[in-house]
Amino acid sequence: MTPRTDIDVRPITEAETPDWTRALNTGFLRSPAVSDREIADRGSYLIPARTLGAFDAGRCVATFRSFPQELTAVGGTPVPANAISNVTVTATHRRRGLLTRMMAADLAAAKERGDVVATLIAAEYPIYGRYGFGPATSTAEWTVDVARTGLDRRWSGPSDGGRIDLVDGEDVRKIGPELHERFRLAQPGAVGRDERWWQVNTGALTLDRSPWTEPFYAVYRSAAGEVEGLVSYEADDNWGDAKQPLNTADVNWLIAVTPEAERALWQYLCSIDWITRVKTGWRAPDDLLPHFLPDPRAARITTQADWLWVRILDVVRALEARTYGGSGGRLVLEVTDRAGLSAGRYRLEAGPDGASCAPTTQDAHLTLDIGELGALWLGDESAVRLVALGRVREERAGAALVADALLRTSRRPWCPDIF
Ligand SMILES: CC(=O)SCCNC(=O)CCNC(=O)[C@H](O)C(C)(C)COP(=O)(O)OP(=O)(O)OC[C@H]1O[C@@H](n2cnc3c(N)ncnc32)[C@H](O)[C@@H]1OP(=O)(O)O
Repeated sequence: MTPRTDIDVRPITEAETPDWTRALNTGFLRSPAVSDREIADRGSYLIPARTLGAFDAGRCVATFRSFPQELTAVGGTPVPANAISNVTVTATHRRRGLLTRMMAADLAAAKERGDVVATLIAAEYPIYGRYGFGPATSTAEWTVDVARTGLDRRWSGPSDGGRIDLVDGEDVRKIGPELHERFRLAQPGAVGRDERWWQVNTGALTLDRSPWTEPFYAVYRSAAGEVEGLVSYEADDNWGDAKQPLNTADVNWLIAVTPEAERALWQYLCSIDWITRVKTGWRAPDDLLPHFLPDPRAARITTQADWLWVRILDVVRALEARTYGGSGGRLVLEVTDRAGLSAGRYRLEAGPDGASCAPTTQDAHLTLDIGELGALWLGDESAVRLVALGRVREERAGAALVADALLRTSRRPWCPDIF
């Protein structure tokens, strides 16, 4: 269909927040009803200049917003990211280029501002590749059959001198942010959590659109008294015909900065009387959990999917921000980018003491699109695989193997958050 040029795409005004929110709810197939409380809440965090709407005869028919974020690169350096969320086009106006117009405006502004990457969690796989995004992390959810784990059901606490205590939401707001800062700076692919995240996820701020039920929180402290892990979980109320408890513990989130804390928290969840199943929530695809269990097959993957998508806006800074494998090496990349934001030929020199990257006229070793570079950047994808798929071209024999030795990581990147 021909793009409609009479539809205005622009940042919204404060007065347009209710109309924009109705369009957002409609696009996500939620009831369009908008309360005054919801408007007040949105007003507290929307950034007007980065909240876009499309208006047809004064009515909002598409929504899009971005906000500042930090994304941890391989090696632990956080880079400034343009996080994109709340993307909708009303069904009556789809496939006329409205998303394309909003995306173009937002990415140009992010590039201008100096953001290194743009990030998002894609509702559907086919939407964002065309804009230069690549799937950079993935996620898995396990369901653990507690009876089959082989864990000792008599277990009642860590044997390493650490301890587990139940805490409340107020405690979590005190200890959570610092623990999470330690966690996310050691976890490539993780993003920052702001104060609002902790308020919404501990019930200090409740939202009309997602009813709040207070969960359980358990904290792991090491023998030295250090907070090293935290979990939020809920339990259902399910009894079998023979009057046996068949309850499921549903993990909202679990973060840990040591494997000991991680092990102890999973074992705690599998040791709670009445709990016969533990649903892990969205974990890293190479999570340690199954192997904490004497029988790892007791943990069955029930969801597996791409998660964080990355769009590189500044190739030089993105490649210089991360560390590389082995003793380093050299790679010349010919990067295509149909939006014209990051195209060029770049020479990467990576060594144990850091990396440098600059435009070059030297012969390219690999030719790839900016989306493929986004998929490779956090170390999860393989250049050899992308060559096999015809999505990366080797200009020099063996270059994909060199790229994998440099770019791939021993642990996989992970973004535990949705935004
Ligand atoms: C980060 C987030 O917020 S994820 C949430 C994304 N939102 C949703 O999934 C809500 C429901 N869907 C929608 O609101 C809309 O369909 C959107 C936002 C996904 C797409 O908006 P549109 O204005 O229709 O996209 P637009 O017309 O700019 O499409 C550009 C191209 O992408 C393609 N495209 C867009 N959406 C999809 C899709 N869901 N699946 C496959 N292709 C798609 C179009 O066919 C078009 O291709 P073409 O240029 O070859 O013709």
